[in-house]
Amino acid sequence: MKMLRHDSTAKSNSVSSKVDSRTDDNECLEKKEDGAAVVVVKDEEESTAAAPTFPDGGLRAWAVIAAGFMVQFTNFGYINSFGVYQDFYVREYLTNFTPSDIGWIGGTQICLNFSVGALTGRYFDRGYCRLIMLVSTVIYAVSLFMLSLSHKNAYYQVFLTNGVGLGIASGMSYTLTFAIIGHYFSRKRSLAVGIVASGAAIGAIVHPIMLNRLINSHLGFHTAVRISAAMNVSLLAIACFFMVPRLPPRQDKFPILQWVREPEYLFLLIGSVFVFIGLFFAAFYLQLDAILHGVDKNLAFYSLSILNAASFFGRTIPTALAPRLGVFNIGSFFTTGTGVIVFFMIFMKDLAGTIVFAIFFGVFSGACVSTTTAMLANTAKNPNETFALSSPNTTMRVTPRLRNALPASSSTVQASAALKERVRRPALLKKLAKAEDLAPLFKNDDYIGWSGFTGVGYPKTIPTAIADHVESNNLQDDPSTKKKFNLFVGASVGPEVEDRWARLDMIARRYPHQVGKDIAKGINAGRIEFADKHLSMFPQDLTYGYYNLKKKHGDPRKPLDWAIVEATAVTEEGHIVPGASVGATPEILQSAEKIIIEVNTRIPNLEGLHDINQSFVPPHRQPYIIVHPQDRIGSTAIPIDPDRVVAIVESNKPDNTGLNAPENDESKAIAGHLINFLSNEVQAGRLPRSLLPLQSGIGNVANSIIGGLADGPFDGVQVWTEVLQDTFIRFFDSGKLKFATATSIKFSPHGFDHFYANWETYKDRLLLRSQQVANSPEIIRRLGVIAMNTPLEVDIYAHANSTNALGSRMLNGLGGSADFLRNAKLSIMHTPSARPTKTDPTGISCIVPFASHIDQTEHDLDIIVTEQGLADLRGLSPRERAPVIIQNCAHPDYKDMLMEYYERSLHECLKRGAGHEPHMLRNAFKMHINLMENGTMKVKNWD
Ligand SMILES: CC(=O)SCCNC(=O)CCNC(=O)[C@H](O)C(C)(C)COP(=O)(O)OP(=O)(O)OC[C@H]1O[C@@H](n2cnc3c(N)ncnc32)[C@H](O)[C@@H]1OP(=O)(O)O
Repeated sequence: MKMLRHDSTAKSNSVSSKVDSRTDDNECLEKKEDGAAVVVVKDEEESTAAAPTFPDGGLRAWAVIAAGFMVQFTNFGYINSFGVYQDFYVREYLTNFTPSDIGWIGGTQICLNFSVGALTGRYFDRGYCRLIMLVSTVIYAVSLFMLSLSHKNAYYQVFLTNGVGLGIASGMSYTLTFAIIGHYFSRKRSLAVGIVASGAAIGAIVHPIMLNRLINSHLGFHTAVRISAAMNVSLLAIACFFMVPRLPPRQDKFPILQWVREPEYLFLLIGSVFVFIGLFFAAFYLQLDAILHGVDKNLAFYSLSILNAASFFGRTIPTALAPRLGVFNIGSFFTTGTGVIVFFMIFMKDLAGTIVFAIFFGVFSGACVSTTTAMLANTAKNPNETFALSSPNTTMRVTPRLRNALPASSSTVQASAALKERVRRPALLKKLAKAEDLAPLFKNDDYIGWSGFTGVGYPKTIPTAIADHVESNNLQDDPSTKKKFNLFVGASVGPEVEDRWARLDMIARRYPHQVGKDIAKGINAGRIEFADKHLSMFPQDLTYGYYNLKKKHGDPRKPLDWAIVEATAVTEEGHIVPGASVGATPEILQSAEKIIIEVNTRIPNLEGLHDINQSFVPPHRQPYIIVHPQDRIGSTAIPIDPDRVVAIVESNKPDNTGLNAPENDESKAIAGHLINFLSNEVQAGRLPRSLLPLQSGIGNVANSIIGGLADGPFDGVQVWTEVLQDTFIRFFDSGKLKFATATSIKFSPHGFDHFYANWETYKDRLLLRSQQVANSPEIIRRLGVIAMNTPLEVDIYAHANSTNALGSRMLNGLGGSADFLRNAKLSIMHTPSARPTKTDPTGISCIVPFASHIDQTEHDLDIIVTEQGLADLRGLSPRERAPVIIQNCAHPDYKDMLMEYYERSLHECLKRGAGHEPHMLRNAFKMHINLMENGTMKVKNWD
C-alpha cells in the first residue's frame, strides 16, 4: 500500500511514496532513561514471546486467583481484625502500657501493609514474585509463632512480631495478589480482582470471631495465636505454590517526580493519607470500647465482624453508584461522613449503640476505602496508570492508581514499525495501549465523540472492544451494570460499530445523523434519543455546550468525556492527521476531556489532504475567507492538547464503506433531465460553461448524476460538497472535473484501491475540510453552489421530506441537505417518481399532496426532477407550482389522482377566500393512510 504524505505547508502537495510494511513488527519500543522512545530490534522469537495475550481463564489462571484470595484472607483480612488484639492487650496482656502505646502496634502493622508494596511491586515486575511470596510467608510464620511465645507485658516482643513482622509480611504479598492478575486476565480482569479483594472482606469477618472465641476459651492467648498462625501459614504456603507469574519480567521506570508535578493527584494523595490515618481508629478500638462500657463480652466480640461485614456494603454500593453520581461527590460525602460518625463513638455506651455505630462506621469507612482509590484513579491522565478493580458482586468497585506494581499493559504493547513512522511525537508512543484494556474505562452515561463521516475515518478498534467488553461480560442484562452512552459523530459511521452498539442497546442518545438498519430500529423503537440537526450546525452546537446541558458528571467545561478519533498520522506537535473524512473531528477533539487516538496504519498517511481550521465561538467567530473551492484557510492537521491524550491504539481495520448504490435506468434518466436543464442554463447565460461548484447528496441518483456529468458537455467543473462517491473518480478521470472539496471521501473498497493507486493524478485536485466549513451557509451562498439532494417525497407546492417515512419513521436524518438547499444558487431535489411496496411496484408516490414531514420548505427549492421530467419552480407562485410538479414529475399512475386533488382543493379554498396554497385538509394525508392500510398510495377517490 502506498503511503501518501504531503508537505505540511498549505498548498504544497509534494508526495513521498513509500511502501508501508508490517514485516518489521519484530522491532519493539523501549523507553530510555530520559523518557525518549528508542527502537530496539529484537529477534523474532523474542518478539513473539513478548506479545501479550491473556488466557482470561483456565485452571492455571483461576488457581492464581484462588491463591490471591487466600493471601488477602490472611493478610489484609487479619489486619482488619487487630481490634481483637487491641482489646486483649489493653485489658489483659500489656497492662503496663496505655491504649495509645498499644495502638502503635496496629498502626505500624497497617502502615507497613500499604507501604511495603511500593517496593515489592517493582521487584514483582522484575520477576521476583515467587521469591517475595516465599520470604513473606516465612516472615509471617516466624512473626506469628514468635508472638505466641511472647511474654506478658513484653511490649517490644509484641511490637516486633505483631506490628513490624506481620506488617512487613502482609505488605510484601498484598500488592502482588493484584499485580499478578494482570498476567492472566484482561477481559475478566474486574471479576478476578473482585474475587481476590473479597478474600480480605471475608477474612475480616471470620478472623475476629475465631480469635475472640479461641483467646477467650480454655486454650488461652498463646495457643489461640498458634492455631491462627497454623491456619494462615498453611494457606500462604498453598498460595506460594500457585502464585506463578506468566509474563516476562520488565524494567519499568518509577516516575514519581512526574506524578507529584500533577497538582490534582498530589493534593488527592495528601488528602488520602489523612483519610487513611483516621480510618482504622474505630476498627482498632471498637471491641475494647464496647467492653469497657459494659457490653457483654460474648456480644462485643462480634462488633468487629459486624463492622467489617457492613464495610462490605460500603465498599460495593457507593462505588456502584459512582458512575451516576460522580466519584468525587460520593467520595467527599463518605469521607466527611466517616469523620463525623467517628465522633459518635463517644456516645457508644451499650450494645445497641455499639451495633448501630459498627454498622454506620462500617458502611462509611468501607466507602472511604473504595472511593479514595477510585478518586485517585480518576486523576490518572493515562489509563495505563490505572487498573480496574471492579466487580458488581464483590468487595471493591474501584480503579486505584497502582502505577508501579501493576503490569501496565501498554508497556507490553509493541509499536509496529509502521506506527513508529506514523506517530512522530515519541512521547505519545509511551501511551500506547490495547483497546481491550481501555474498554472497561467507559462508564455508563459517558458522553463520547467519534471521528468519522459517512462510514469513513471512524474509530474501529476501541468501539469494537467496548462492545466486546459489554457483550462478553453480559453487562446489559443487569440494570446495575448496563452501559448506555451518549454518542456524537459528525455523521454516520460503519455499521459494524454503530449498528452493533445499537443492537447491544449501548446508545442512549445519538446526534446528528446515522445510517444503519439497527440504529434506525433503536430510534424508531424509542430506545435511542436521536435528534436530527443540520450538519453545519452540529459542531458549533457541541462547542456551545447545547448537548451536555443534562450532563452532571466530569468537567463542566467539556461537553464530552471522551473523543475517540482515527488518525492516519500524528505530527511532531502531536496534531492529528485524519483519514478520508474530517467531519466534526476538530470540534469533537476541542470538546473532549480525554482523547484516545486510533492510528490506522492500514490506511495511507493522508497528510496534506486536509484543510483544518479551529472553531471559535461568537463573539470571536471569524469569516471563512474562501472564494474558490481550492482556497485553503487552515492547517493540514488538527491541533490538540497532547496532555489530554490518554492513550494511543494501533488499528489496521479498513473503512467499511461497502458498495455505492449502482446507477440504474431511472437515475440515468434523472441525470439526463438535469444535464439538459444545466445546458440550457449555460446557453441562457445564467451559468458559466464550467457551471458553478456542485454539491451532490447521497444515494444512487446523486451518484448517477455525477456519472452523467463525466460524459456531459461541461469542462473545468468544480465541486463543493460533503461526500464524494464512486462516480467522482470517473468524473476526475474524464478530465472534466477540475477540483473537488468535501468533508468525506466515501468510495467503495474498489474505488479506494483505484484512488490510492493513482494518487499522483488526484492529489492536486482534492481537499477535505471540516463539515462546519464544507456545509457553511456563508460559503455555499458566496460560491453560488448548485445543490442536488434526494428526498423521500415532495409535495405539490415543493415542501420536501428527507427524513421521516410516513411522517414518523426516521431513516437517516437530514444530513447536510438543508444546509445546501437553503443557500444554494440552484436548489435541486431529485427522486424517483414512485417507489415499490411489497404489493405494488409503484405503491409509493414520491409526489404527494402534502409532505408528511417537512425538512425543506417551498421557500428553498428551485427544481424538482424525477425520471418523468423536471419542474422548474423558479419564480412560480404555489398555484403555478402544483400543476408543473404534477405534470412534469409525478408517475403516470398518480398524475390524474394528484391533479384531481389539486383542482378540488383549489375550488374549495378559493370559495372560502383561502386559496393561496390550496388543500383539502381532510384528504391531505389520504394517500399516506392508504399506504399504511393497503400497501399502496393509490386512493380510489377524494370523497
Ligand atoms: C451525509 C449527508 O448528509 S450527504 C447530503 C445529503 N443528505 C441527505 O439528503 C440526507 C437525507 N437523505 C437520505 O438519507 C436519502 O437520500 C434518502 C433516505 C432520503 C433516500 O435514499 P434512497 O437510497 O433513495 O432511499 P431508499 O430507496 O433506500 O428508501 C429508504 C427507505 O425509505 C422508504 N421510503 C422511501 N420513500 C418513501 C416514501 N415516500 N414514503 C414511505 N417510505 C418511503 C423505502 O421504502 C425504504 O424503506 P426500507 O428501508 O424499509 O427498505
